[in-house]
Amino acid sequence: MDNSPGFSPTPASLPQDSQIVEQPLVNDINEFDSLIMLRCLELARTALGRTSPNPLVGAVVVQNGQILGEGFHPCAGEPHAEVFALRAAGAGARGSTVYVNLEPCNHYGRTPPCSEGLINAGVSKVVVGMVDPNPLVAGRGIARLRDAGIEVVVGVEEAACRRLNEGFIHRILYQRPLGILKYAMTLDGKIATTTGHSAWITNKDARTQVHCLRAACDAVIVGGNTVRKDNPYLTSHQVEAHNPLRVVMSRSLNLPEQARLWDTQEAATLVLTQVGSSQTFQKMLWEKGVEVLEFSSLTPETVMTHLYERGFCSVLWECGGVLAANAIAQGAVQKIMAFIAPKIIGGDHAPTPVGDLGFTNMTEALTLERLSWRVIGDDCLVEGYLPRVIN
Ligand SMILES: Nc1nc(O)c(N)c(N[C@@H]2O[C@H](COP(=O)(O)O)[C@@H](O)[C@H]2O)n1
Ligand SMILES: [Zn+2]
Repeated sequence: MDNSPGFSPTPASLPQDSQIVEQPLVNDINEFDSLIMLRCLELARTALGRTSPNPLVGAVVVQNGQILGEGFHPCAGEPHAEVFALRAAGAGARGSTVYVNLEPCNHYGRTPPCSEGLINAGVSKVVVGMVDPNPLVAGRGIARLRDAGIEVVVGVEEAACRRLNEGFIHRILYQRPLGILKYAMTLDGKIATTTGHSAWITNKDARTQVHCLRAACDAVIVGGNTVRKDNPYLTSHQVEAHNPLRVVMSRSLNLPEQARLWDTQEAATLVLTQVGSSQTFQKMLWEKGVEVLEFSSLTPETVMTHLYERGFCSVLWECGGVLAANAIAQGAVQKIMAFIAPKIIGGDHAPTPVGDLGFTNMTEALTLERLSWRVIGDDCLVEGYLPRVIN
């Protein structure tokens, strides 16, 4: 069962490049629009994890039910999806309908406005998934197209479009990356035994899902305790091309000299520490290719500010309970992804996913919103968003 809003159905019946869409595939024009918009999202996902601070965008040019051109935005600084799709369609773009999951831009950023490109190409209609929340765009792209006499339809598969770019939207609205707290726990709420042993709580398929999640995020954060206890890789294990920046928060730098995270061949590592921590250890890390930054105040909030300034849209917290509680309390977490295994391990002192939040009364509980769940083999993934009251 999959009722998760985070996963759009794979459109198995989607038209391939330059393939005529047979009429029986669609009941009406809206269903056709949905089908092509889902194709835009699929194209957009090609660049998963690589577009920040820009969004994931795909575009499709259609003429008489035939796909003439497709494109996606590969990374910031490169042309936008619409440009690639128009290029692929060539002269056939005149009189066509262009589908795009995000409103075409209308400003000179790193690239020129797509609204002008669409007008110059002579397209007749543009179907847009969602309005761009970027204040530089925010409806101006749609208005520019309409002023030029182009028909514009807005909001096709809007929920799926918003889900795909939830990190970009959060970044634009709150000037911070979206914080996602992910943990794996047993049915009795433990993330390790009393000795700290945790390999493995969930099954292989659930762990593969975590690797996919890492590939979609810009950074993954752990604390020093996780490095000492688990010696993690924190990579996407090649499920996708992208690896997140691996971030370690450690005030003391009481960390092992040998750790998988210090091997930066496959993925980069950033260690964030407090001013005054061991210069010798910092030097050793730099020599291994690990970037080290000193903060006068190392907190989840200052770290998220730094990662925003680096251009990040989404950050995955894969830390232990103490750091997770601090991150929640400081508004550095908006989304929870809890993998739950049907296992009981007990233990009065076995660690739990979220440490002390200072709550004494059930009325203080943080009740997740927009809740969804799905079963992965024997395990279950529960996803939801923290109430905005603390964010
Ligand atoms: N509609 C659309 N398609 C794309 O492919 C895009 N990358 C965007 N991005 C919007 O434009 C801003 C970035 O502009 P530059 O790449 O710097 O020129 C980005 O913030 C989005 O608002 N839109
Ligand atoms: Zn653009």
